[in-house]
Amino acid sequence: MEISVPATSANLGPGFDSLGLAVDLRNKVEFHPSKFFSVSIKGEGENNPRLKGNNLFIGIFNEHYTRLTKKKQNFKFTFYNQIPMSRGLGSSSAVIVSAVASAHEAAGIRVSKRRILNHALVYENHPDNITPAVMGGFNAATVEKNKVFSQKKHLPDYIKAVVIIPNKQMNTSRSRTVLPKSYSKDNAVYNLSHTALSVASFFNEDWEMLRLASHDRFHQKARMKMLPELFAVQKVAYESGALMSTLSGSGSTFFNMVYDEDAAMISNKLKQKFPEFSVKTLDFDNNGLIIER
Ligand SMILES: Nc1ncnc2c1ncn2[C@@H]1O[C@H](COP(=O)(O)OP(=O)(O)OP(=O)(O)O)[C@@H](O)[C@H]1O
Ligand SMILES: N[C@@H](CCO)C(=O)O
Repeated sequence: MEISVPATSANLGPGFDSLGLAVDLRNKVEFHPSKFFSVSIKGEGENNPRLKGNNLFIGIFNEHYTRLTKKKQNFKFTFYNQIPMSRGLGSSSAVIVSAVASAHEAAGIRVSKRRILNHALVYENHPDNITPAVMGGFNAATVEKNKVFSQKKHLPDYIKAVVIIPNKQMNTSRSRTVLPKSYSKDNAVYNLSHTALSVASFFNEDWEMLRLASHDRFHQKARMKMLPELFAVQKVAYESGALMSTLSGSGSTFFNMVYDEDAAMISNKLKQKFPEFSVKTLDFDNNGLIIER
């Protein structure tokens, strides 16, 4: 059994806790019943001893497997991780979604993606990362009565993501503590109108409009102050022709949307100016959660 989930970039500027999209960088897990419990990790986290035991995945997997089967069973898990942790690329969402889906598969219970998404919401109470992680593509999402309601837009392959990933980790719960406790009516209207315009631009494929529509007054500035080089990253990305340049999730990665034909040039500029950061050009992912039986 093999289950994989893509990385995601959430917020996309003004759409705090509501907009997100999936990129083609995946965490995969293989597992099968075994006499003894074991965890092996390849890729991101392979040198972190804390992940070899009762990590976020194992806790959620066990909770669901026990609930569904009323049985205890050991498994051998092998993780192939490509998503860097605590960098704003949805590593926790990928783990949560993959654990919920794996437990259902291990129990022999087939459920819809929507059901998996609603279970995932219990562990991450905003839907902007978990929705594209499950569904793929660009998603606008909200939560009502503990359920996610969302709309998906398939992303074409002539646009790419150029992500620039600093070494510095930014833990989401910490990164939420630096945000204002309340917003003025002017700023609320600013973000509301920019979010509405962003969603319409994605659905109408008006990528150029995103340069303006993706402006934000809710969270980026406060978070970018924790790593001030990010202001320069955004400036270089826009000067080089990025269609949008936003803090990815709660940071520290910066997400840039670019035309395919500009990707190499923009990526090279960012590499030259910020040699200490890692720059990756990625396709968008329209599949989300993939289960291979
Ligand atoms: N591959 C993994 N295996 C086990 N636990 C993981 C893995 N990846 C992430 N985690 C857990 O998720 C935490 C990171 O979650 P956090 O929300 O801070 O970052 P993120 O999800 O990468 O960023 P964002 O939500 O801004 O996109 C890690 O500290 C770890 O507990
Ligand atoms: N919307 C979330 C994304 C990170 O999980 C935030 O900005 O805190």
